[in-house]
Amino acid sequence: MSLLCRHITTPIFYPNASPHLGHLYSSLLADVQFRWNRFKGSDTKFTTGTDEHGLKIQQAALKNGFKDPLQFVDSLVPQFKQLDENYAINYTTFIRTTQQNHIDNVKRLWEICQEEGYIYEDTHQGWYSVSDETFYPESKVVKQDNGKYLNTETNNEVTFHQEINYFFKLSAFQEQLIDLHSKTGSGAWVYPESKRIQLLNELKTTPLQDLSISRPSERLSWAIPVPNDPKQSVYVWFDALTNYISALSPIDNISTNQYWPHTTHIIGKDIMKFHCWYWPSFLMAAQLPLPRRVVVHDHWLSHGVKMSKSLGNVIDPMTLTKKYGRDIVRWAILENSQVEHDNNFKYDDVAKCRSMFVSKWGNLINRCCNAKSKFNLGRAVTQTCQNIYNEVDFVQAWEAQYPDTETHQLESIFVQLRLLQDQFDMRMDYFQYNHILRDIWKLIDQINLFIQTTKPWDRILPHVKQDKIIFLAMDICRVMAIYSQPFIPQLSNLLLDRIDVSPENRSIKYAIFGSDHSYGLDANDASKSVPIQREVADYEY
Ligand SMILES: Nc1ncnc2c1ncn2[C@@H]1O[C@H](COP(=O)(O)OP(=O)(O)OP(=O)(O)O)[C@@H](O)[C@H]1O
Repeated sequence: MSLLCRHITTPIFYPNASPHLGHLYSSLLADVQFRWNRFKGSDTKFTTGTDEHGLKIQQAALKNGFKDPLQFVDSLVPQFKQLDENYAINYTTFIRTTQQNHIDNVKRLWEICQEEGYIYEDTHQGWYSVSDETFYPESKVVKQDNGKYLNTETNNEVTFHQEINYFFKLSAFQEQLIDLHSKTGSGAWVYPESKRIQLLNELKTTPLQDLSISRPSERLSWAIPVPNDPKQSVYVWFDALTNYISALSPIDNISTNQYWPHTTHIIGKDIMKFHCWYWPSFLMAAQLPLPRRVVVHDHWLSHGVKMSKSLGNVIDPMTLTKKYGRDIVRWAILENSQVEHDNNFKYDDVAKCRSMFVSKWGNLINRCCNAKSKFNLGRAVTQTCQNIYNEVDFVQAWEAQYPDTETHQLESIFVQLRLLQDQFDMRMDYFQYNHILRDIWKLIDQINLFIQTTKPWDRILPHVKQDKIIFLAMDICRVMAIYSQPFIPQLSNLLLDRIDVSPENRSIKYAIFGSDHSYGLDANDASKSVPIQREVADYEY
């Protein structure tokens, strides 16, 4: 059963340095999902933003010469917005955790959890990592030869701290979290399945500890003050996670918000426990409804290590788009990655992607719509569409007129098309974008092969047969370009412009073979621009 994603979110990013390929990846996964849902006609919102409080920001601001952390984040937030703009990340809400409506929501969520009896004050001591902004148990700490202590999971330095904190009774939610993560199939709360099992197994074997959710304000000044206790500041995750609600509504109205129950959070695996244990527990404590699901993706690596701002081992997406063009990078990243595996970035993949668009797809259109050739698509369409309303009619007509010639090839093209169409929605729902993009290439390859075999340019062929071949090639291109819109919003439309498809006929109901009888009349116009060239053109970023 298909899930309807009505609210898609990315993590809110930490503006302590410029964004990199990893941030773009979360945003791209979300953007495609958002565009696809809108394309299907569902009323969908898409939230992204920046997580602007915390010790790391406070320290980075000082290091960069800013007395006021807000000025520091103000100077970095535009880079995140620029990245979104350059990659056509079409969010509907950009939330900053320094916004007043969000601050009000965090305080309100705190108050409700406190009223419900899930927040208490106690002494806290343990191994604290400034970089991860979290305490770790003794078992996850090792001493180095240089006398420093490191966390075994993140390799970040930890130091021993003792202080008064507010605690959240996370331990009270162990059973409810086990129930939540025991749901399988279309009701599963976490995707992919491997992550759900990992979270569930850990919950079944390790008792949850209560969670420290405040820090003394003298140490953490750049944060939201705890309601009625300004000596304490709200822990960054309690603050950050609440953004997902602030983007939609005040806390007190979220139970009746129509988007919230259909929210899909897209996150990297580094923040899985915060989203899959802490977040549902905060919401359950406040008796608020949960989002629909969390989709966890693995990491982009650099020489085997997670690409990260702190390490600086990053690929700069701004440089990539200048060199290859926005939509090519979007497609290449999504074709060459899988959410459930770590991914290695290769420049060659992007270069190859551009060259495939030029030589396979662009060239196919150019061959069929060349003004000098006899391949007059307009004629092909107008003549053949009179009696071709669907693929069955097309194949039957072909078999009747040209028995035993290329029928097998033709049938396998339609089998591939049907497979792609039948699986499209499910693959989208499960973020298997790479399968979709590879299936599109398979079809384009099959069409190119069909053209090579049938040689519609051969003068001895009857016009009607030539027209049918051209029509088939262009109609598959049309349908593929319509399906490609969520992935390559600009290039897909250039491809459709090239074959003269009316802007009104690019919706999902036209993603069917033979469904558009009106396009192509001007496709042979010599002045029409080539959809994609070897070098990046001016219209691209
Ligand atoms: N290497 C990566 N691969 C995939 N996604 C990433 C990667 N790095 C960051 N992200 C995305 O950004 C989120 C974390 O954002 P954050 O700003 O903390 O990035 P970071 O580079 O890891 O920063 P820092 O080094 O400061 O911890 C992840 O959950 C994920 O959505």
